[in-house]
Amino acid sequence: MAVTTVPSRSYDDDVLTARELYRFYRAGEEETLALRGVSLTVRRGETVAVVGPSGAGKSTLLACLAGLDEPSGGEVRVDGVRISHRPETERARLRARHIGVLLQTRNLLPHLSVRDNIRLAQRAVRGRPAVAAEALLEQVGLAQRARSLPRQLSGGELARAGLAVALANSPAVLLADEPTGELDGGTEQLVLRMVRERAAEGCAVLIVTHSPEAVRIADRVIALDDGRARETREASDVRH
Ligand SMILES: Nc1ncnc2c1ncn2[C@@H]1O[C@H](COP(=O)(O)OP(=O)(O)OP(=O)(O)O)[C@@H](O)[C@H]1O
Repeated sequence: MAVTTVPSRSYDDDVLTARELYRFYRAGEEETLALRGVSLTVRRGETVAVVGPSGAGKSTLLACLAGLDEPSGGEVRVDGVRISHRPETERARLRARHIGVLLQTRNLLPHLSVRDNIRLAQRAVRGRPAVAAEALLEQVGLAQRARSLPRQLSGGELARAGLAVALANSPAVLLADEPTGELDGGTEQLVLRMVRERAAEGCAVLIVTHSPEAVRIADRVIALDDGRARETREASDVRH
């Protein structure tokens, strides 16, 4: 008897998973439920854009996914390993090993050159051959600026240097908050092209963005509104 097998997606492909995330803030009398049960998955090689109006909970979500913040409820897993509900030092260790983070505030230490910022990020992960800092800087078009301090760089150069640091440890997951926010068209294209290249190499990418260009390159779009997530593809759903 012939047996037909239906190829099924392996759960190993689910590199980043969030299950029922809640984040409750209390500031004095003020209470905010910034995330209200957000579940999502980003698979190997996939680029997901998260969109939504101001205050929707996008940065809170990204911080919880990156282990920079702790959700009040729910769970985050990266490469099968739970990153939420752990001491901060353990979250930092897991983040350095598995996740590249590109934040609006940029991820560079001001007193270190661009090259030393990359090397510092690489020192946090042992036992993995590191890509040469010079090669990373070449990829983002900053080979000539290796010795520059962050304050000596333009906004576009800073964004590219931040990306080189985020990619320093060849992460399984790349999380970016408005990576193309204030960039000119050329730099935006370069950043998005690099993001696509990483996804093509198997990286799971999640971008919080208002940029139509970034939404266009995404495989899936998740609309966040008042702390709730919903999958969408409709341009009209993508409120800014
Ligand atoms: N540390 C905090 N303490 C108290 N409330 C907070 C804190 N951080 C965020 N919030 C609140 O949580 C909600 C979600 O904020 P968040 O920054 O995640 O939104 P956002 O979608 O990223 O907005 P924007 O697009 O304006 O950056 C907002 O109501 C915000 O005021």
